[in-house]
Amino acid sequence: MDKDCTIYVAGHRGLVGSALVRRLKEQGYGRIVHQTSSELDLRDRDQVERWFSEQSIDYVFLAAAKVGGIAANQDFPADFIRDNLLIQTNVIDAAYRHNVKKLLFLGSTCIYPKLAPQPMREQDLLGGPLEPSNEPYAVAKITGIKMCQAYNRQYGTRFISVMPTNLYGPQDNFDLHTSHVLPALIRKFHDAMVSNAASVEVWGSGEPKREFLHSDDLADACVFLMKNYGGDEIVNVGWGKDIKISELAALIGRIVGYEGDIVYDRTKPDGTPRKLVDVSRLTEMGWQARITLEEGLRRTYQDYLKEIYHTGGVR
Ligand SMILES: NC(=O)C1=CN([C@@H]2O[C@H](COP(=O)(O)OP(=O)(O)OC[C@H]3O[C@@H](n4cnc5c(N)ncnc54)[C@H](OP(=O)(O)O)[C@@H]3O)[C@@H](O)[C@H]2O)C=CC1
Ligand SMILES: C[C@H]1O[C@H](OP(=O)(O)OP(=O)(O)OC[C@H]2O[C@@H](n3cnc4c(=O)[nH]c(N)nc43)[C@H](O)[C@@H]2O)[C@@H](O)[C@@H](O)C1=O
Repeated sequence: MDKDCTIYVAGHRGLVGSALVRRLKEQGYGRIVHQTSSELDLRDRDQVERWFSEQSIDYVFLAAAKVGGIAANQDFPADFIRDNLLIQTNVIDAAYRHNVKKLLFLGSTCIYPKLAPQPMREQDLLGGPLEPSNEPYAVAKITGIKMCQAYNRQYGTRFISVMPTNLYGPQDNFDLHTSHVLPALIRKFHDAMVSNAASVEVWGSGEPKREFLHSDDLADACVFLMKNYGGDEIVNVGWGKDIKISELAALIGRIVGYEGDIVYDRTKPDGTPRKLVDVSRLTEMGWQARITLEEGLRRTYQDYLKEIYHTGGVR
């Protein structure tokens, strides 16, 4: 990627998109273009067509999507499959028709079978039934992967697909109904600490395990892959270790300084029991994550505090 190339970061205000913009700027890329969803609704083919005709885009990071935690996926399954299919189809097709040099599609590790052997390897894709709580979202993501591969085969494009594990960092969604577990627990423990509450409620049994990667590490991996990888195979990105939700809750409680009890609401779903990814493909290419969970959590909690105290709220 030449320093004067035009890079479109779709979803630049989100967790991943904002980290990508930070990383690209740090590396000296000066022509980064983007639009908010109200300026450019990527579900609308005509708007997408107009945007690609007006810009001369060389590279696309496709980080715009309908994203949410376990409850949002269960409550809005139609929105998750429709919006993601529309966004990714419109952007991938426009990138082909407007001769984009390379596109990076962001998938997710929920594409792997619910009971895939751990750690999950790239070749486990389509090896068994999916986790029901996020199946519509996962099916949209699998379609995005297959679309990139089909365009590469038929049209000779260079569209690559990256599968990140559960992410966290600045600009995350802290809404208690729609967020993922890590930002939800930061907010719950912080609120409980401030209000002196006797306990914090954690959903499910606390037994499922998840792997967490800081968005700055993911952005670094995506820029690395955009520069160094042109293959058809999907690539996992993760930290390499997972922890139980109960351990995560205890760690966040300690970082926030909350000393009350943790109670488990077993009426809420656990979701998939475990989803650790095998990162050997990426490690063999020479990339490794750097931000430990404890350091990343401390940074994220500081960012959260700055956000609520200086701007009056978080999304
Ligand atoms: N968060 C996670 O744990 C994981 C995320 N991923 C993937 O990474 C990618 C980015 O996720 P993340 O950053 O967490 O998500 P966020 O929800 O933080 O950001 C998504 C972005 O997408 C944009 N967007 C949504 N709908 C539209 C639309 N109709 N038109 C234009 N833009 C739209 C939003 O723009 P605006 O702000 O302008 O409304 C928003 O900034 C997604 O593909 C997701 O599936 C993969 C694994 C884990
Ligand atoms: C990234 C990934 O994210 C989603 O899958 P998920 O990992 O199951 O989602 P999650 O982060 O919401 O939950 C992880 C675990 O944590 C438990 N949990 C406890 N307490 C809270 C809580 O307060 N909020 C939330 N959200 N979860 C909680 C929760 O019950 C579950 O056992 C999908 O969008 C999927 O499609 C996807 O790609």
